[in-house]
Amino acid sequence: MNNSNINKSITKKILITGGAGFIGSHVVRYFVNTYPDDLIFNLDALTYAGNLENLKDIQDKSNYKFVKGDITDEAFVNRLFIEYKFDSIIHLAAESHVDRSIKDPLAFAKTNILGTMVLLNAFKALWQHSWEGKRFYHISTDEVYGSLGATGFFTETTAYDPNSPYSASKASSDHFVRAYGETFGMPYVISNCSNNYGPNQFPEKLIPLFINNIINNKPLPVYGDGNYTRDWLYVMDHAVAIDLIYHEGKNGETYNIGGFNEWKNIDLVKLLCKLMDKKLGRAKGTSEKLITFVKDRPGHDLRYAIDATKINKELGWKPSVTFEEGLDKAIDWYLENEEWLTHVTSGEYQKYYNKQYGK
Ligand SMILES: Cc1cn([C@H]2C[C@H](O)[C@@H](COP(=O)(O)OP(=O)(O)O[C@H]3O[C@H](C)C(=O)[C@H](O)[C@H]3O)O2)c(=O)[nH]c1=O
Repeated sequence: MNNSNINKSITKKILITGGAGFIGSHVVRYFVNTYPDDLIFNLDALTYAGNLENLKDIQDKSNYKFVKGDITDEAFVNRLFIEYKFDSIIHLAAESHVDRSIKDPLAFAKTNILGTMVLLNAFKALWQHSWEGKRFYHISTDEVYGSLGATGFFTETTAYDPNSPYSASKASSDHFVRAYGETFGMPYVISNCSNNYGPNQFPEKLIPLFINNIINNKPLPVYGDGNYTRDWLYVMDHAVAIDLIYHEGKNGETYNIGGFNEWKNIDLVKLLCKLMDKKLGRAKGTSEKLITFVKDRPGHDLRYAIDATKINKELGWKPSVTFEEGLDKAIDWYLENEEWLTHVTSGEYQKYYNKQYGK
């Protein structure tokens, strides 16, 4: 496999998939602003979780182009690749919500596995005769490693052991990316990241859902006893890590990205309640009264924790904000953008969401 890195001084056509979604939109903005000489293409199907409002501030930049389309549409993807001849791909498009994967596993297999394969095939067809300077970067999740007990960390050599249909679909797409590297010599890199939070996250995930519910005085549904642990990372820190891995990471390698920032769900929810009471000028303890313990998620992974030593040592990355700072910024963003929250939880977005998943 070609082992060269991406040369920053040569103009590239970079395809970012899923760029209208939560993490994707932060990555697109970062690349468009940081690399004005590169052409950044954002391919997104604009499902319920993708929203071009997330990118209003960069939509007119000359090095940015949005393309609406579905990565599972093979004929369309092939045409697109032939037309634009992308040098590299940063692949974020995915169905990402674990609860929905339990309701509709096939949708996750389709987008996450089949969609990844369609992209791999289109990329292979373009460059298989000369991979020099090309790269397929697959953005993945720490959930592929399964669940930890009370101690220990996921490292890059931890065996895959996915438990949910979502994580099984991401594990499978990781394997396909590796297989294309081994079989066809495609230069690739994969990163597996912990839970992200920050602006523009669809309010189906824990933090934005609970912020939205607190604003609207709605119950906060904590699954099971709330003693499940996640490692939280501010989304901009993830975007910076992706930039570093894209440019400096070694082909054929995996990098784990995490915040060394573990929180039990119940402790995180209580912290969120405390901060929200303060921000909203409500009496201490008001939001905590909204906490409601509900039926557990089936197959709920007990604990995720990332050992981010490799990316720190090899690429010099570490999170730039503490959890307190990040959470404070995130809450402020949702409070300042209540219109965004209303928009994504009502009207067309909600109709689409309800029709598909009825939550
Ligand atoms: C939505 C919700 C969640 N939870 C619990 C379930 C989890 O233990 C924790 C976080 O749940 P969330 O669905 O926000 O995220 P994860 O299931 O950990 O997965 C997330 O982080 C990884 C890395 C990805 O790769 C996923 O794409 C991303 O969705 O809160 C509740 O208790 N109540 C709720 O209403």
